[in-house]
Amino acid sequence: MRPKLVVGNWKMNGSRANNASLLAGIVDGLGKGKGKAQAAVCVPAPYLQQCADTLAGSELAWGAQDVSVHASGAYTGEVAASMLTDFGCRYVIVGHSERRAYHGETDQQVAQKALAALNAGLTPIVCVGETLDQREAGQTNVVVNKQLSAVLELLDGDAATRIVVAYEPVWAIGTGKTATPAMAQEVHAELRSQLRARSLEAGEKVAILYGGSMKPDNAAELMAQADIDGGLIGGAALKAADFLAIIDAAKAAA
Ligand SMILES: O=C(CO)COP(=O)(O)O
Repeated sequence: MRPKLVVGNWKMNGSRANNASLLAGIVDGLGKGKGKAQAAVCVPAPYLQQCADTLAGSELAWGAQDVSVHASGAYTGEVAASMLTDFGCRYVIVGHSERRAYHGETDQQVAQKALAALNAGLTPIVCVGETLDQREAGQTNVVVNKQLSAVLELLDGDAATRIVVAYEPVWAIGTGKTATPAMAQEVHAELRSQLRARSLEAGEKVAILYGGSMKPDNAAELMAQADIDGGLIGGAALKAADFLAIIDAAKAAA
């Protein structure tokens, strides 16, 4: 059985003062309640130092929301994977649909980012997902398979076993529309079989998270699905009580 993982994607939200109480609230609640689940927050880069200062030694891991494909050099505004490691990050989100849509990131760039992250010892959380038009055209599996295969093609050996995949249907992000558990499970199973085709170990080990309007009231039924190993949470990760309730649902489903 894969351990459940719940990751908060803060997106471009936060302030030092708000983060302090949010992080303290999450850490405080994590120790309570029964069961086990892994939890992390992916914060805007300027707040990584605050995470390193306040979360070191706690059960809450932290990470970033993007990474450069380059190792270092004249790339103004970019952040290298080694810099994220320097700040104690365990995770980095790559290929979030907001970056694909607003920054024109291609499948190939996303794959290079995943590789850069792995080379620095980080776990990339590779986001895939279809738009509403693509779903209505019956293209969901084709789209997510293409997005994931670009990453798998670039990774050698057992590197594919060290990624996390997040299925985030674009039409469900920030809209309050969630994929039904059955709809999500169908795509997760498809992604799982793609990973298994790469290697049995990748199929077995890689966590596939669901993201898109996951909330305390729908988390349990989503995470009860065989191939849903946790969540990538946007809006509900900004309130300690909601985030903790989702982590509790993960613990119960573990
Ligand atoms: O994009 C998401 C997480 O990466 C999901 O965001 P919401 O949970 O706000 O829909």
